[in-house]
Amino acid sequence: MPAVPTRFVRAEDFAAVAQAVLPTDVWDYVAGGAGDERTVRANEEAFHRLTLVPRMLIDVGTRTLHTTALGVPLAGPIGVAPTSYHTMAHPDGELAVARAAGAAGLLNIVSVFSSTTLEDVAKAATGPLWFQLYCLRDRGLTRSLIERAEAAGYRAIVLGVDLPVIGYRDRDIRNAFRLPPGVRPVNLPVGTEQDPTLADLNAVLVDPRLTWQDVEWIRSVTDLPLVVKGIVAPSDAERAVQLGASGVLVSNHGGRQVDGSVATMTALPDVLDVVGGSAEVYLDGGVRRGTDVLKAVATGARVVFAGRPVLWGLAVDGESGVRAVLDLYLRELDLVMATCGCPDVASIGPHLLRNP
Ligand SMILES: Cc1cc2nc3c(=O)[nH]c(=O)nc-3n(C[C@H](O)[C@H](O)[C@H](O)COP(=O)(O)O)c2cc1C
Ligand SMILES: CC(C)CC(=O)C(=O)O
Repeated sequence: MPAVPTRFVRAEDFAAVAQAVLPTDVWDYVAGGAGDERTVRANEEAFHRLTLVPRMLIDVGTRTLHTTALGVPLAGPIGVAPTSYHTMAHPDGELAVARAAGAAGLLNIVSVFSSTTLEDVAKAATGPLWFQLYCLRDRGLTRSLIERAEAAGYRAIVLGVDLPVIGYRDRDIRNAFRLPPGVRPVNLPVGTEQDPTLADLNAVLVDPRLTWQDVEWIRSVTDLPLVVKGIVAPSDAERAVQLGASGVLVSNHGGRQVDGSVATMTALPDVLDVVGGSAEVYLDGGVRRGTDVLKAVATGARVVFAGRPVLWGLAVDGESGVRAVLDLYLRELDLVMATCGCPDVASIGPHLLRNP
C-alpha cells in the first residue's frame, strides 16, 4: 500500500480541503442532510458509542482483508456508495472514481444519476461495478437502464427505495440548488435547456408511487442479483428478501431523507436478526474510520460503503484523491484488525464488541 501523505491521515482530513475547493452550494449539497441533520450526526455517533474488546496473542503476522459480495472477490469489506453527479466535484467525475476503486480492488456502486454514461464508467472501470437504480415514472426507460447495465457488465442492480421524493434539505432549499452548468443526468433523456432545482428535476423523473409490486417487477426483468438499498426496518428487509432480493443495504441515505431516522448502526442488528441467515446485509452512513468498518463487520455486515468521503477525495485530487481515501480505509482496517487479533475478515466477529 502507498504511504499515507501526512497532510491526510484520516478520511475527514479531505473534507476541509474539499470544502475550500468546491462552490458553496455544491459543498452544501454533498455535506448536508435533511432538516437539522441529526441523522447525519447520529450515523457517526452510533459508531462512537460501540466499544471494542481487542483480543491478544493471536498470530496476525499474515493478514488479508479479502472478502466477497454476492460472489464477487473484493480487496476489502469497504466500497463506494452510489452518489450522484460526480463531475460536480471534479471534471473526471465517475471515471476517476471507477479507476480508483478498481485500482484498490474495491466494489463501486454507480448511481443512475451519474454525470458520465453508465457505459463509459464501465469502460473505465477495472474492478467490479453494481448499478444503483431509482425506479422512474417511465417504466420502459427503467427497464432499458437495467438492460444497459446488464450489457455493460454491471454485476448487480441496487434498487434505491428511500427516495420517493428528495427529503427536506435546508441547505439545498436555501441555495435553490441546481446542477452546475454542464453537469447533467446523462443516462436519461433529459433536455439541457431546462434549469430546474435538483428537487424539481428529480420529481419529474423518479416515481413516488413505487410499492413492493414494483420490486417484484424489477426482480422479474433481470437475471442480475437484486440488492435493495435504503432499508432500516427489519420487516422491510424481510419483505425484500421474500421477494427475491439477494442483499439488503441498510441505509438512511446518509441522513439526507428523514431527519430523526434511526442510525444505520443502530438498525443493523435487528435487520441481521431477521434476514442475516438468508441474504447478504450491507451498511452505509457515517463510516469514516477503519474501526467503523471493523465494528460493522463485527456486527454482521458483509461490506460497508462510504458516500461523502469518496466525494471529498474526488474534489481534492480526482482519481488519486479517491484512491488515497480508499487506501486510508484499507490501511486503518488492516491495522485495527492486527491490533484486535484478526488475521482475516472471517475472524472479525461479535466477540470484539463490548455490547453487541
Ligand atoms: C452528494 C450525495 C449524493 C447521493 N446520491 C445518491 C444516489 O444518486 N443514489 C443513492 O442511492 N444514494 C445516493 N446518496 C446516498 C449514498 O449512497 C449513501 O447512502 C450515503 O452517502 C452514505 O452515507 P455517508 O455519506 O455518511 O457515507 C448520495 C449521497 C450524497 C452525499
Ligand atoms: C439526484 C439525487 C436523487 C441523488 C441523491 O440520492 C441524493 O442527493 O441524496
